[in-house]
Amino acid sequence: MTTSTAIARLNAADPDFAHHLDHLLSWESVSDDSVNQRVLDIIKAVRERGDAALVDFTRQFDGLDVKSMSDLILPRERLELALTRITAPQREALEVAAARVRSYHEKQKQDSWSYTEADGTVLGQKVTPLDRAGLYVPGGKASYPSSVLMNAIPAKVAGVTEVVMVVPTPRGEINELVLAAACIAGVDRVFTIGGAQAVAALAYGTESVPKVDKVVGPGNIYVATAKRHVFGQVGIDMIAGPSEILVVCDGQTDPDWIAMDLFSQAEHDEDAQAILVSPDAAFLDKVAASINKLLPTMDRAEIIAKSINGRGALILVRDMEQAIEVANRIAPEHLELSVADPQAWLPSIRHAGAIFMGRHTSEALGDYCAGPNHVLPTSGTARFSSPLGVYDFQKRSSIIFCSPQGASELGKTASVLARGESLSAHARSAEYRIVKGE
Ligand SMILES: NC(=O)c1ccc[n+]([C@@H]2O[C@H](COP(=O)([O-])OP(=O)(O)OC[C@H]3O[C@@H](n4cnc5c(N)ncnc54)[C@H](O)[C@@H]3O)[C@@H](O)[C@H]2O)c1
Ligand SMILES: N[C@H](CO)Cc1c[nH]c[nH+]1
Ligand SMILES: [Zn+2]
Repeated sequence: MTTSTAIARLNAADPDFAHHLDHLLSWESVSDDSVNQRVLDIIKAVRERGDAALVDFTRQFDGLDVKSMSDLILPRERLELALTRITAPQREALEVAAARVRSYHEKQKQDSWSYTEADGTVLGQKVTPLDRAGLYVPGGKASYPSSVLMNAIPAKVAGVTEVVMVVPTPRGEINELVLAAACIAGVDRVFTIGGAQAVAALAYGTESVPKVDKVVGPGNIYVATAKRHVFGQVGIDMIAGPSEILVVCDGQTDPDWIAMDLFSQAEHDEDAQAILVSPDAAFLDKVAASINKLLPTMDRAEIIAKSINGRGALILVRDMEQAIEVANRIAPEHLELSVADPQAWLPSIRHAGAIFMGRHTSEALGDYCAGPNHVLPTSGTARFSSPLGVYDFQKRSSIIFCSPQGASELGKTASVLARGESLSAHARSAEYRIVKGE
């Protein structure tokens, strides 16, 4: 068992720094060709063999002795039973978290809108919830009741008609908190399947699993790779793969706090990434010492050690300006600004899934109950993706309702442009509506 650390040390003044940083961040080191090929094979099998493939993969990857698909379906009554099996403090914590997540997400709901032009033409946008959403809740190395809330509550706030959840139950171990969270969040159907096979089932449908319109939620490298491959067949929210944390610290926070913040994401997965950037070399040494002191006390020391040794780093920068440059280059899932005046640096941050401001705001609070979503873009995709939100479960249709006068006026412009494109059917269609003599 490896539980000692040899975390990489990088210096931004090193001429090869950019190269070293690229290597550290590279997704390829996590998602190699063999993962890709395995995921493609799994998707193909689920498309061809439906439920039978799901049963086989669940036996193979989750170590479950299942005979048929009916063993992998949980009725709503089972979710209600779970609510009675958890402790009162657990139920209260789930309800507090759910209420906070709901009130934050209610602010994100978009409504239809329109405006009327002088000639009576109405233009607008109709906002519609998805008919059916598929939520991936991870469950391989840990159970995530919090991810149930983070996935399902925005879907429900958006008004999605049917919310289908998939969650693996390795070795048949069902987590009552996960099911209780599904009950509280109003999930409609639950299948105990996971990995690439669950994503494929939601995307293509099987005899038992309904095909959904969009697959959302985080997962390991197999899940993230499968989501990339099914995009287009269904919508996806983003690539939310192995967890990441980037802490920018001015050197004045307790080094034990920072070490534990790094561990908090490293403990998710060997592939998770935890990085500290600071202009204070002595502080980096103190955090390295805290890492070595605290690691043996951790329940998940082995996973943390692999993550920290394989993908972690302590980065020395010239000053805080350079620290922020590095943060923008990394575009992390979670960015902790563990500094005296985080507000002063916020305007310079351009790319991060979520920004945790100040020494007291540990990332863990955002994972559970602050209110914002914890399903966030990873592996640099915060450059173009956003946190999971109500908007992921809503889509928009444009509305154009021309008055006769509006159609006549617009027809003239459309005719000129259509003829410029040599599309005469377009031109004549518009021209029919031009009022004669105008
Ligand atoms: N970005 C976010 O918002 C967020 C939130 C929570 C968790 N996470 C991340 O989600 C991930 C959860 O990973 P996990 O493994 O615990 O659960 P998971 O549910 O994502 O993956 C478990 C499944 O992976 C599949 N699998 C495992 N080994 C396989 C193999 N060798 N070949 C094919 N398939 C295989 C199995 O089907 C198994 O059911 C972690 O990386 C964690 O950091 C991210
Ligand atoms: N940090 C994860 C997102 O990367 C979310 C989570 C759930 N539970 C604990 N943490
Ligand atoms: Zn976490």
